[in-house]
Amino acid sequence: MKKLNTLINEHLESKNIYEENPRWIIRNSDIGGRGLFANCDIKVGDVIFKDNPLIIGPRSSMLCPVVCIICYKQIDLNLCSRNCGLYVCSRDCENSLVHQQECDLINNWKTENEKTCIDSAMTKCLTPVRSLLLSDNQKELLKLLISHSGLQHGFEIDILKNKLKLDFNSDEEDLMRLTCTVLDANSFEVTVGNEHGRSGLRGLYPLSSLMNHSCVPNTMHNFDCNQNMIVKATTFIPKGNELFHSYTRFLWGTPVRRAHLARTKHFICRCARCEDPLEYGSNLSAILCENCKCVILPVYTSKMNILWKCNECKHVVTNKKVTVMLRVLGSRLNSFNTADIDVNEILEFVNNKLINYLPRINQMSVELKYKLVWILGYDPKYLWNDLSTDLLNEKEKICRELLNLLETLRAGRSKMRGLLLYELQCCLREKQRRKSDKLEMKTLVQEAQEILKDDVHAPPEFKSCNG
Ligand SMILES: C[S@@+](CC[C@H](N)C(=O)[O-])C[C@H]1O[C@@H](n2cnc3c(N)ncnc32)[C@H](O)[C@@H]1O
Repeated sequence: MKKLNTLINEHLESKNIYEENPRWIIRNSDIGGRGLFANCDIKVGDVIFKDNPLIIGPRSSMLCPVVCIICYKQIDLNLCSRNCGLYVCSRDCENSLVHQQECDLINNWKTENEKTCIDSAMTKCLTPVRSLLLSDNQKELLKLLISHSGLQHGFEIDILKNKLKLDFNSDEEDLMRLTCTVLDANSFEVTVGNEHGRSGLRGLYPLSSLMNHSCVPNTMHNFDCNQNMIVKATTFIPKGNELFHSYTRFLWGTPVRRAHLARTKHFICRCARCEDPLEYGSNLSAILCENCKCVILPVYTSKMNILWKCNECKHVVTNKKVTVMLRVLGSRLNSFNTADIDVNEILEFVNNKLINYLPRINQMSVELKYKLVWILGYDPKYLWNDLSTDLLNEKEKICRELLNLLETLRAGRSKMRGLLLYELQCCLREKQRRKSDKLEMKTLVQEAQEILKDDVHAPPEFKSCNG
C-alpha cells in the first residue's frame, strides 16, 4: 500500500496535479481489495482529485473507427511513411517523439519476410504496446494495479503475434499481456475531440482506478483538454466514507448490470441497489406477468439465478424465458441504431409494443428515451427549428421523466442529470423562441397590413382588405 501511495504521488507530481493535502486516502475496502476513501468531509460538486493517464490510446474493438494515434482525429488519415502500420493525420503527428519511439519499436519487431504490417489492427492493438515505453517506476505502478486472468484478455497480443507476425521477446510479451489485463480491469472510456468529431479512447488513470464500483456511485468525472480526469462528488461524502464510481450504465436494470460486471470485471455486485429488487421503487428491471399483467420483480436465489414469480397469481416465468424475451426486445431496440432514424417508429415501439411485456417505465423504454433526447434537436432530420410542436413537447416530457427517474435512483448531482437539465432548458428556450416569434409576427403583420391594406400590390393575404 505504501509503495502504491508513493508511486501514485510521483505520477501526480510528474503531471503537475499533485496536491499537498489530498481529499482521498487509499485503504483496504470491505467490498474488494483496495479502495479510495474520503480524507475529509466532501461537499456535493467539490472536486475530489485530478488524475492523468499512465497509458492512453485507441480502443481495441474492431468496430471503433480508426484514429490518428497521436491527436486521435478521424480525418486526413494516412499510414505512417515508415511502414509501422499506424495511422497519422499530419507530418507533425508522424514526427512526434512519441510516435517515433513506437514506430522504431514496431519496425524492430518486423521479420525479414514481413516488412510491412498494413492493417488497421495495428492501431487497435497499440495501447498495450505503449506500456513498453513507460519508465521503470511507471511500469512498477502499472504492475501494482489489479488484473484478472481469463481467455478474453490479451487478444490484442495474439493479433500482433499471429496476424501481424511481429517478433517481440518474451519479456516484452509478458508486460504487454499483463497490460491488457490491467487495462481490462481498470481503464476508463475517454472521449476526445469536439462537435466536429469525437473519438473514444481507453485510458489507464492509476489513482481513479482504485475506486471500487457501486451502482449508485457518489462521484462523477469529466475530462479537460489535457486528458486530465476531474473527479467530483455527486452527493455529500462524509470523511471516512468510500468513494465509488460506476463501471456500468446507470440506467441498466440489475440483471443486466450484474451480468456485465461479472463478465467484464469478475465480481458480483452487492450494492444496496442490486440487493433491492424494486431498485428504490423504480421497478427498472421488472417484467409484466404473462397471466395477470401484474409487475414481477427479479428475486435472486443465488449469485446469478433469478426467480421471476408473480406475487398476485403465483405464476412463475423461467429465467430462460425472460432472457429470450429481453434478447428479442433488445435486438429490436438495437435495430434503431441505424443512420436513418424514424422517431415515430421508436415512440410506437415504446408506447405500444414494450408495454405488453414490461411496466411503463422499464430499462428498455428508458434507454430508448435517453437516445431520443440526443436525436430530437440534433439529428439532421429533427433539428430544433424543424421539430413539430408534438415532438418538442415529447422531448420535454422525456427529459422530465428521466430526471425524476434519476432522483428515484438517488443519482445525486450526476453528469446525466447535468446533461438532461441542459436539454430540458433547450426545450423551454425553443418553446419561448416560438412564442416570441409568434408575438413578433403578429405585430409585424399588423403594421404591414395597415400600410399596405389599400395597395393593389399588397400580398394576397391582405387582399380582402382592398376589396
Ligand atoms: C478498478 S479495480 C478497483 C480497485 C481494486 N479494488 C483494487 O484493489 O485495485 C476493479 C476491481 O475491483 C474489484 N471491485 C470493484 N468494485 C467492486 C464491488 N462493488 N464488489 C466487489 N469487487 C469490486 C473487482 O475485483 C474489480 O475487478
